[in-house]
Amino acid sequence: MSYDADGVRHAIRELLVAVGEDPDREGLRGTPDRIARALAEMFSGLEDDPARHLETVFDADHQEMVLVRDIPLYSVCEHHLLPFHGVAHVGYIPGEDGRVTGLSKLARLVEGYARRPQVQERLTSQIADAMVERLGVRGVIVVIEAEHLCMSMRGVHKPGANTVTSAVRGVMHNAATRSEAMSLVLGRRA
Ligand SMILES: Nc1nc2c(ncn2[C@@H]2O[C@H](COP(=O)(O)OP(=O)(O)OP(=O)(O)O)[C@@H](O)[C@H]2O)c(=O)[nH]1
Ligand SMILES: [Zn+2]
Repeated sequence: MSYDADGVRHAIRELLVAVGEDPDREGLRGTPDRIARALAEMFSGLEDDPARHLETVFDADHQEMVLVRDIPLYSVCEHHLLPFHGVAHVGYIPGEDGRVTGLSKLARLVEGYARRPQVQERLTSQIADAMVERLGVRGVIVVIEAEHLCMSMRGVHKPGANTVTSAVRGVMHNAATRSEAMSLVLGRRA
């Protein structure tokens, strides 16, 4: 299925009516169109294969850890269509050929999977699986720390509650390797 901007505009207009608003009042007149444009961006990952970014590789002859931490993350929870936001940390041990990908590609990978209706657990695993399947890494750890607005501004009302998820693959299961990765992730808080 592809993105249907007309369908979104129509649905938002209906939504405004259904919540008791007047979609023709001045402040709301452009809202269906603005939301259609905003959602096209926020859900652009649905029509994308984010792992394609990992096709950019370099022969760095590096067989030890590469970790990018504090990648800013904005996604949308699929249960309430409210944002969750925080940071992602992606650390990996390259394959035996020593090839690495561009550092920005890790952030693009995170962003691509984040731009879909998501749950944090699936987002975390999709990033880790792409690193194994498309980059052929020997091991990877992905840690995401995020605040879900559905838990802050409504419902249970717990602003500041931080959800931490991790996905570990391959040699990153090794206790020493994983602890090196975690100390790099936590380093900034020391
Ligand atoms: N595991 C997981 N749960 C999530 C995520 N985002 C939102 N949720 C939860 O999805 C659940 C949906 O629960 P429901 O009982 O169906 O919905 P609800 O009545 O709106 O629940 P409350 O949020 O507790 O008011 C809530 O517990 C949310 O906190 C996520 O990324 N992962
Ligand atoms: Zn939610």
